[in-house]
Amino acid sequence: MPPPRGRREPPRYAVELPGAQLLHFALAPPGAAAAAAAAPGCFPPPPARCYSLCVPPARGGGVRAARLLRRLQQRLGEGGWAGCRVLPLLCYGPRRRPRRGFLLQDPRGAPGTGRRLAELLRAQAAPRPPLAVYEADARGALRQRLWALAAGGGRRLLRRARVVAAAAPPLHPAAAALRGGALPPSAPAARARLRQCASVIPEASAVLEILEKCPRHPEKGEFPVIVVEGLDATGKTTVTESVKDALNAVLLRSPPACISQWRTTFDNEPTLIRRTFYAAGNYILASEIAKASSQSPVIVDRYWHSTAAYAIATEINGKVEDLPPAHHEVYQWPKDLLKPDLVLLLTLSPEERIRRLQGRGLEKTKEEAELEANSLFRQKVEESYRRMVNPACQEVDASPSKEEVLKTVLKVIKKHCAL
Ligand SMILES: Nc1ncnc2c1ncn2[C@@H]1O[C@H](COP(=O)(O)OP(=O)(O)OP(=O)(O)O)[C@@H](O)[C@H]1O
Ligand SMILES: Nc1ccn([C@H]2C[C@H](O)[C@@H](COP(=O)(O)O)O2)c(=O)n1
Repeated sequence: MPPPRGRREPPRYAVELPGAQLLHFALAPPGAAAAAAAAPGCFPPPPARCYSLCVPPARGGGVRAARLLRRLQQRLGEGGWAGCRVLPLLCYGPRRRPRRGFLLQDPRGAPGTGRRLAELLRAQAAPRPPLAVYEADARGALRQRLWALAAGGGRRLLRRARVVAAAAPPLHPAAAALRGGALPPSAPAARARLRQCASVIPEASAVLEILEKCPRHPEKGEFPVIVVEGLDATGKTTVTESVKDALNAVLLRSPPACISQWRTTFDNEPTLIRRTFYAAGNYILASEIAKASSQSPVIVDRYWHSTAAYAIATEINGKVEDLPPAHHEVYQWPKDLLKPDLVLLLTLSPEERIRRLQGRGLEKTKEEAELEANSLFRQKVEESYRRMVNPACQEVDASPSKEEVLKTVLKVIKKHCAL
């Protein structure tokens, strides 16, 4: 039965354990049968103690929330929290926008841990997220107490509820918030978020200025536009440069050269802000594609499919099975972005990809390092690419020699595009 009008169902939570296993728990509604209470396995028994924090997106978007959460996580990673474990947490519910946060497990149940967490929170500018503290009662049932922390040192109890295990929802709870959240769906959304960032990241104003100068609805010229996608080191640079020579095409890259000097700045920001940069880059690139495709074929090294696939794989913690199902709206091309004629997806075995990465010996971005370390993440990126539609990716096996791969790529292009 849905909760009475005006009253929201108590929140649910998904905590990510090592090995990408998701554990769901919920707060029992007041008066619910005690038999339903069974704490999930992410709460070790006393003396261990757990705390959690979820950062609500403030009015006007998630820029502040994303930066606050990252600041807190950095402080927890700085040491001095001996033996404590921080696990990613998502708070969700049917009428709630998912909130990101973390669950902190203190195996020793040291009394100072909660105090230090509270101090850390009080040091943040208002509005501060409340702190949840988990404790077993005399009968062994687990309870959550939610505290609002005042800057001066006081605290106020907001809620006290029993913690019960919950079943996994049919769709990963973060999937609902991908559109309009981690995946800016449109140029107006990217512009709005860049505006929100401008006061804290001066480079956002510079990107916005360039984006504002681009035509709102750039149209493709008569020549074909071919995009090459794939994980890093699958051969996109090699293929796009050879195709450029073979077809006398213009080669463009995403993010485009006019904003790439600010890439490192945005790569060091929380994912929500980083994705805004790449999304804005795609819209800027679209106007370059429009212009170039009126003169000659255009070959593009990464475009929207990259932004979407990496964002989906980052936001959906868990395994490949936790990705939104095929045909979900997150795999659809944005309505307001210039569409290419053909998208090729270069694929390689993980072993050969690592060999090529090592052979190249370049400095890795954080995400590339994660790709290498985290095969689950790589699988989620590649599977997201495969689920993209309208246009879908045409997969090309990139394991043969450079010459063979180029031959195959040119064959696919000739089959799909009028040259
Ligand atoms: N078919 C191939 N056989 C063997 N080596 C290859 C082949 N294609 C590319 N390489 C080599 O693999 C490495 C990675 O290729 P490349 O730089 O083209 O990949 P990329 O997809 O553009 O990577 P990134 O996305 O990280 O820029 C390079 O050293 C390149 O010379
Ligand atoms: N259109 C784009 C282009 C790139 N990205 C992101 C995805 C990865 O984090 C990284 C890979 O780029 P590369 O190292 O191959 O230049 O950049 C994106 O999200 N959207």
